[in-house]
Amino acid sequence: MSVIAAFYGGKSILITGATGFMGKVLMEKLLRTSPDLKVIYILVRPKAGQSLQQRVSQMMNCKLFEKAKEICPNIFEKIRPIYSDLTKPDLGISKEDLEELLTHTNIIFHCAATVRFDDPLRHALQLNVIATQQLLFMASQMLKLEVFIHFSTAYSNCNLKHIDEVIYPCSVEPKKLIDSVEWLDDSIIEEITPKLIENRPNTYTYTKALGEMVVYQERGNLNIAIIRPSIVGASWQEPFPGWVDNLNGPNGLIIAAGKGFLHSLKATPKAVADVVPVDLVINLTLAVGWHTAVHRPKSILIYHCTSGSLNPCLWTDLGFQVLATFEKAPLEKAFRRPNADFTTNNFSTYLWNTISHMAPAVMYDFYLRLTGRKPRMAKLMNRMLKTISMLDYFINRSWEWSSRNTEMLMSQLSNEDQKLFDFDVRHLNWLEYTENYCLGIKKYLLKEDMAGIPAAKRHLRMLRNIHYLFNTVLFLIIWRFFIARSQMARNVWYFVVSLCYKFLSYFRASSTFRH
Ligand SMILES: CCCCCCCCCCCCCCCCCCCCCC(=O)SCCNC(=O)CCNC(=O)[C@H](O)C(C)(C)COP(=O)(O)OP(=O)(O)OC[C@H]1O[C@@H](n2cnc3c(N)ncnc32)[C@H](O)[C@@H]1OP(=O)(O)O
Ligand SMILES: NC(=O)C1=CN([C@@H]2O[C@H](COP(=O)(O)OP(=O)(O)OC[C@H]3O[C@@H](n4cnc5c(N)ncnc54)[C@H](OP(=O)(O)O)[C@@H]3O)[C@@H](O)[C@H]2O)C=CC1
Repeated sequence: MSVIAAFYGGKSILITGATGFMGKVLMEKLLRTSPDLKVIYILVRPKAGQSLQQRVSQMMNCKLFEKAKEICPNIFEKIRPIYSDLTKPDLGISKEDLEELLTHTNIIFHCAATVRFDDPLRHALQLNVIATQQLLFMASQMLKLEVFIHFSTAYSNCNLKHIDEVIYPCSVEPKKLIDSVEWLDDSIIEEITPKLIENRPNTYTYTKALGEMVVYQERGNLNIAIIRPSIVGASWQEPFPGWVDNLNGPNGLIIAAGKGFLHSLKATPKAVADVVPVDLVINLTLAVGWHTAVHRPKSILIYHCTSGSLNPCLWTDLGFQVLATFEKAPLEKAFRRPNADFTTNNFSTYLWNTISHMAPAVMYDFYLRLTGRKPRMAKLMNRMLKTISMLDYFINRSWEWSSRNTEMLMSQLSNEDQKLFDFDVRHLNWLEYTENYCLGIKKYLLKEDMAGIPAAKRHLRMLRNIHYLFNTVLFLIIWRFFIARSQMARNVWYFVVSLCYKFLSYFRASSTFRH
């Protein structure tokens, strides 16, 4: 029997951010490995016109929960949605719901956050710092709370090259910043943001660092641990390979590559693509929850969940495996054949962005206008280039993260738990994982049927022929232009034509001779 799975049996668990990518996988793993848990409280907000119940039932009916429903038939009874909005006082939770949470909650997993890179500081502070503060205050009043697990990111201190499993203080006290932001207007906040974030690329990583400081400062007697995953990708093994449900991290660019939008990407080819599968992160998380509750370490332990030091995969390897997979299993309705390469300097990046991204988009939009359709390609390309500019910081750098605590924890697991809650990234086969990642994006994110692969391949062959035809016509037009204007070009042209003629006549003569 798994010690970790048994630990979660009978427990009342609160998950914030349960409707998110990682929150869903956490919920699924808990329901599948500890079906005898008492209840999972999930904080949910109405979104896109859907009520709480509609969102939860839509979420529970997605493919991710199929296995869990087989093991835990009364799965819906185990889930207790609670209305919440992290931007509201007391997280928007009603008094009755709050009373229930304060009375029963044993374990908190705090996943909720804004993960956008371009959020204004005020909004990112609200979600990643103030909401965390409020949850900590709530936790301090809980009668049966055993452990509080906080999700940060391995990039919270990305302004450092080597990052230890410790909390690094930020230059500004979170409380002072929160008070100031209350009365500063948006334009001033926007102006001071670059100075505040201390060489970090965005407000996301900065507010995650501030969130860690708040967790430390307001820990009180709480039993807390912090998880710092790097770039969380599709599932590796559980509940099945390749599950992913958002455009964050590499996902958007992998789609852009598969659809033929992305033809060049500035990257440090030997830079490490520090991706970790979502199920591996969740296995670590559940192991940390168990270990922290049972062993109650004297101080807050930080657990890095990264791959670069133990089983590195380079951006070039990842990129070319992505292309190889889409060669075998192409995405449907591709704009061009997937074909991309890395650039390593700003000039070639600018050149290739112009030649292979913007120029084809402008020409295609021109064709759309000619055929009476609304142009959209240039807009899509600009959005992709904006996303790339946001991710550029992470693709062109490498970091070293220590993993002492994570390795210590691994040694504390029984053999059975090391299998059931495997977070040893050394077991990961990158080629197989990347292939499943791309197939997962095709099946679960883009909802494309694998039966459509032959048609998608035919579409790519058609695109290839159009590409060859276009290049031939372009060459002839340019060549014709030169021949009309240059004696040298004419001489070369006549020489080539006469050479071809001689070759053909010799070829015809030799074939006649043979007869
Ligand atoms: C050479 C070979 C190459 C071959 C193949 C190469 C493949 C391999 C290479 C891979 C290298 C990658 C490196 C990863 C590094 C990640 C570092 C993570 C750091 C740590 C991770 C964390 O600790 S935490 C997760 C990180 N946090 C995000 O990763 C959110 C980012 N993101 C945003 O911060 C906002 O997205 C941002 C961008 C502002 C736009 O913001 P924006 O306002 O312009 O756009 P919106 O987001 O509003 O989206 C408006 C519409 O664009 C659609 N869309 C949104 N994102 C899209 C996207 N990426 N690709 C396409 N489409 C996207 C969306 O579906 C909407 O579509 P619609 O309008 O129809 O609804
Ligand atoms: N994905 C990654 O690569 C990494 C993620 N992390 C961390 O892991 C955690 C989860 O990330 P991930 O699952 O990818 O993020 P998602 O964006 O997928 O999920 C974010 C969650 O937070 C909730 N949320 C956001 N804003 C609000 C709000 N105003 N009120 C209520 N709920 C809100 C979302 O709810 P809703 O569905 O209603 O929007 C969603 O459930 C985050 O703390 C992130 O920093 C760390 C490292 C890497």
